[in-house]
Amino acid sequence: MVKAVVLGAAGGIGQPLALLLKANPLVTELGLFDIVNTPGVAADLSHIATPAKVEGFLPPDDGLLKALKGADVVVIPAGVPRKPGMTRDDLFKINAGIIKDLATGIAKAAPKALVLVISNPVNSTVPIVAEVFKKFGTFDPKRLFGVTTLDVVRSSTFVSEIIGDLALSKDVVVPVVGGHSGVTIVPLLSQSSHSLPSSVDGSAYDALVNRIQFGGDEVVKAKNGAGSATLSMAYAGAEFAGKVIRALNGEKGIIAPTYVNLSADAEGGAALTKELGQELAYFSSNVELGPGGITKINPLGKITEKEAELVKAAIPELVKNIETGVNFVAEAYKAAEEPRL
Ligand SMILES: NC(=O)C1=CN([C@@H]2O[C@H](COP(=O)(O)OP(=O)(O)OC[C@H]3O[C@@H](n4cnc5c(N)ncnc54)[C@H](O)[C@@H]3O)[C@@H](O)[C@H]2O)C=CC1
Ligand SMILES: O=C([O-])CC(=O)C(=O)O
Repeated sequence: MVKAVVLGAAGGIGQPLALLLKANPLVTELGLFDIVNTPGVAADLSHIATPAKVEGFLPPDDGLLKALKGADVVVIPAGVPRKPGMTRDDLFKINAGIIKDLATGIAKAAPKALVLVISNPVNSTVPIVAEVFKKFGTFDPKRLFGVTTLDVVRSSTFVSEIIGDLALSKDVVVPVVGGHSGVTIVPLLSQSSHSLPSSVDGSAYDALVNRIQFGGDEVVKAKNGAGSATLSMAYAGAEFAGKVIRALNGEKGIIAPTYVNLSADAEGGAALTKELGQELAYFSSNVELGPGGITKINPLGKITEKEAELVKAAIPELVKNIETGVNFVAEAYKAAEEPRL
């Protein structure tokens, strides 16, 4: 029995993500929350012949808390997407407040849920959720994930395109570490399950790394003002949520890159910090999943000199992004009364 909840369920990502979760046979209950349209989305999905019972909620009458009640897994794609010319950080002003409010709801109604954050800028929204949970005394770093799976999915696709066989893409695994924006996205191509042709060196290697780092911009540009990646993100979000749910159900040995608080695994976090050569509260690395969330944070392992340079370039940006998220919550609570359960 697994209850999954989508916050932002009527949006460009939210709707196809809700569809894919409804299609997941392990999901027995699906709660949908948004500020608009969730009754319609829920009614529509509820006719699909799969186990999940679907219910849609809107803000009035504590809709958020009702949607979250009993949640095992909460996925958050709520918030505004980019338009051409914007960076993910430009979304912070609007999305930070949305995420803070939703995290407050989770702290109150589903403090034990596994929380998967999609809303951008992920490098900062994940720390916001953590800081809100800390204020409520409900923070468990093992249960909080920034969803970076789209970078992994893109890497599998682009690498198999270069190999010349898209049918391979479902088997190609490339760890992507760091964070989820521009230079913080670091594909470890040397650890790809399928080797790249030897022609992919020098500028061809740089072009591939650049395409993975800025794949989001490719979609934003093509959509020409109508938003950013939604369908590929829903696919990626459902893939990651599916792994989390399988682990919740007791399946062992599931590993995926995700942006996490390094205190989730003291030993693994310390080893990773050593590899990075500096303290960072959050970083995306391969993580092993269990019924209670994160069981182990894996090290980067053997990387090339070029990859070490990419990791080095990611760190100052991550430090800044994390600080922005942490400071936002501190400021928000400064004037306000302390939160109460
Ligand atoms: N992590 C990743 O790899 C990716 C993240 N994203 C991010 O996901 C977010 C959503 O993108 P889209 O679905 O394309 O946007 P969208 O605008 O189509 O949908 C967002 C939904 O959030 C809802 N919403 C707004 N405020 C809310 C609140 N307080 N509570 C609940 N729902 C609320 C809106 O009503 C809307 O239905 C954006 O921030 C985007 O940048 C997008 C692609 C990839
Ligand atoms: O680029 C964006 O704004 C959306 C996103 O995170 C992605 O597609 O990776």
